[in-house]
Amino acid sequence: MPHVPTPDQIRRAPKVLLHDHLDGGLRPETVLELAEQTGYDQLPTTDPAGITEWFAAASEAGSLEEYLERFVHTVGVMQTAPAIRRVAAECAEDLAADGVVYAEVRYAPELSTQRGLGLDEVVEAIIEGFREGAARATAAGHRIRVGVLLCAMRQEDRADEIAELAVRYRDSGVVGFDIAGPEAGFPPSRSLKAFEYLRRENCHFTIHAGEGYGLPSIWQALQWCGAARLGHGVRIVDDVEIGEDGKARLGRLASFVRDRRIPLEMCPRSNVHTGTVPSLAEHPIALLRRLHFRVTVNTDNRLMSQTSMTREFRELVEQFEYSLDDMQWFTVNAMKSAFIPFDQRLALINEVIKPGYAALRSETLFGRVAEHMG
Ligand SMILES: O=c1[nH]cnc2c1ncn2[C@@H]1O[C@H](CO)[C@@H](O)[C@H]1O
Ligand SMILES: [Zn+2]
Repeated sequence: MPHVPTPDQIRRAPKVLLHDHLDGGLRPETVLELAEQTGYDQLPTTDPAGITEWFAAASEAGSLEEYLERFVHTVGVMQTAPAIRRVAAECAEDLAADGVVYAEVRYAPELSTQRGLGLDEVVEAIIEGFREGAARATAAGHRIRVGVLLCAMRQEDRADEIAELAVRYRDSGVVGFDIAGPEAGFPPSRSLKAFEYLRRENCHFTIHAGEGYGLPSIWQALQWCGAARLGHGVRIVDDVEIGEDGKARLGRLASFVRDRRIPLEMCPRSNVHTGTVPSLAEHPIALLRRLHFRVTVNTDNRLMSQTSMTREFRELVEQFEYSLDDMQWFTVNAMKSAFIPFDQRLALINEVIKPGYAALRSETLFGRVAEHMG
């Protein structure tokens, strides 16, 4: 019998997070305190419950564009180096407490230049914050490693500059590049020059594609731009047909994605909130997992989507009856797909992830024995 993990086991299980936005994961009380400290007076409310609710209303957005409107105030309080450092440190602490052992957290540095910070200063504050947060997490008994992904905003024209920034900081904590923001009307090929530059520089990148727009965006991300992973990539199911015999037939693009083991950074709750999928029960993750695509589970925006890695997995376990073995499969998929060097990924899989799941399975084993004896 496959073991259905308990909520507590899900929290303690080692987890790997590849898709999480720094400005999508602030603690609500931190938003309030930073607004006060930095003199940001645009918040819709200064009431702790009210502010949590305001961000959580993103769940009713129904479109990616409306969902993204909720970022104005997190970005609003991330305009000084100490504020960014604090947000990054708390992010590392929160992820570690949630059982995340490796995370790649992304942010668009150009968003934090409203009050005169330079791009380099923003990146340095993020890296410094993650270092502080990881150290505090270690002291609290949770080990985590955090890498940075630098995003360029698709609706702006700074991709070349941000790509250069990613290359410049690649030996100091930046592990890759991405483009984020509205997808419809801003195809990946718009930033083609930046991606060609990154390829020449042997630099890793992922691309948000197949969320706010369909197959043409995924196709461009992979075949024009050369993305190593897809942010979401959910709409690849548009290229999968289920026949009357119940068998799946993959189109050429879906086949390519599966054959090449392209990692899909799926964020189930966020996908429901942006209207990309109608409900968690109908999320393509179940089909894609069954068809052995390289699926990973992620949070996207912990504040706006009121989530955590534990919550995402808890809901998937409830919805699709996933076992500890399934959880381990998703987690190993994610670790294999990370942008850090191969030997380090392998070490995390063999020394941290597999032993972690084995320990949880053995708990169950002994628990069962105890039940029998009692
Ligand atoms: O799901 C998403 N799709 C596309 N862009 C996103 C998503 N979530 C957040 N951002 C965008 O990424 C920026 C940098 O972190 C955020 O400010 C937000 O505008
Ligand atoms: Zn995202």
